[in-house]
Amino acid sequence: MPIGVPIEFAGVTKRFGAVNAVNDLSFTVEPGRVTGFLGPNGAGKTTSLRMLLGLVRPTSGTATFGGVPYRQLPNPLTAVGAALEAASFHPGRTARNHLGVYAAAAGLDKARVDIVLGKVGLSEYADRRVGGYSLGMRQRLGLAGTLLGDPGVLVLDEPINGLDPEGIKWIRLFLRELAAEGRTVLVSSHLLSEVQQSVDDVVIIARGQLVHRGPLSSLDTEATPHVIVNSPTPEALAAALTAAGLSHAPARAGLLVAASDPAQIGHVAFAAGVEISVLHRQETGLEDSFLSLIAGGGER
Ligand SMILES: Nc1ncnc2c1ncn2[C@@H]1O[C@H](COP(=O)(O)OP(=O)(O)OP(=O)(O)O)[C@@H](O)[C@H]1O
Repeated sequence: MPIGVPIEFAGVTKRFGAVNAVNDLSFTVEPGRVTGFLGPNGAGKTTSLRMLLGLVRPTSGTATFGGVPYRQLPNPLTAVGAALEAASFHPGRTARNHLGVYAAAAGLDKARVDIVLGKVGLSEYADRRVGGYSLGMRQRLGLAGTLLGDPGVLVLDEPINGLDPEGIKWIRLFLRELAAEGRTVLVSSHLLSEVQQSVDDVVIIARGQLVHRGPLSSLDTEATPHVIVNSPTPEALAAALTAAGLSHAPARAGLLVAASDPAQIGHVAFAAGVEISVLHRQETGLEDSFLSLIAGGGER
């Protein structure tokens, strides 16, 4: 059984001319867990993963696997499985053929081909030409390729992008399984909702900088609480809130007030003689926290 090692980013910075693509990024990705590497398009995820895999040289800092840079791993294919962009396959080759070529080139046991095809659920299509595969089947084949060397670490860039609901369900379970086997699994995405059901931890970057890291549940405490309040006389309510120094904005169900305690808003309305028709705390979800985190963040 492969044992995962931690992935460590330590003060990693990458500048492309005047563009600070990644800025002093430090975090650790633990084995046995699925970690979502999240951020909006252009946040610096791909550049970070490319540095991790030795494809781009950092301006400063180090990104390592158990303390060893990718290029110094004695046997990289059996240590790290990586899929950086939608893999392109020769349409005339079968899946078995395709993986067989890779296995031979990497000096891996040919028996691994059937094992990984089975793991990704492609056994019965192994001898079909890849040209006839759906996008979901191609994604599975790409994953099969990353597993050929039975690596303890998996680095996958946007593996869920473009999958249909069935494919999404499958890959979520699959990622969980890989982590349960003790592997380190790092998965990038620009959508929290896409990976929310399969990740244990999140690392969130925006504008090249780390804005949050921790267990998925830690995002809950990041949410800014709000209260929704409404009145048959909304102008009077708005005036009372303003007079009490509470900022507010129009929302679908009334006014959205930046406050955590509905009782405080009820008191302000009561003291001003304003009748209220709606008063409740607005539950903020993980997605709200994620969006507010990536909307803030530092300058490049
Ligand atoms: N080779 C390069 N030369 C110049 N600028 C680059 C280069 N590669 C990336 N950048 C810039 O670095 C920033 C981060 O890009 P990167 O592709 O890493 O973001 P990302 O989070 O992966 O986004 P996406 O999900 O859209 O790929 C962007 O501003 C991008 O334009």
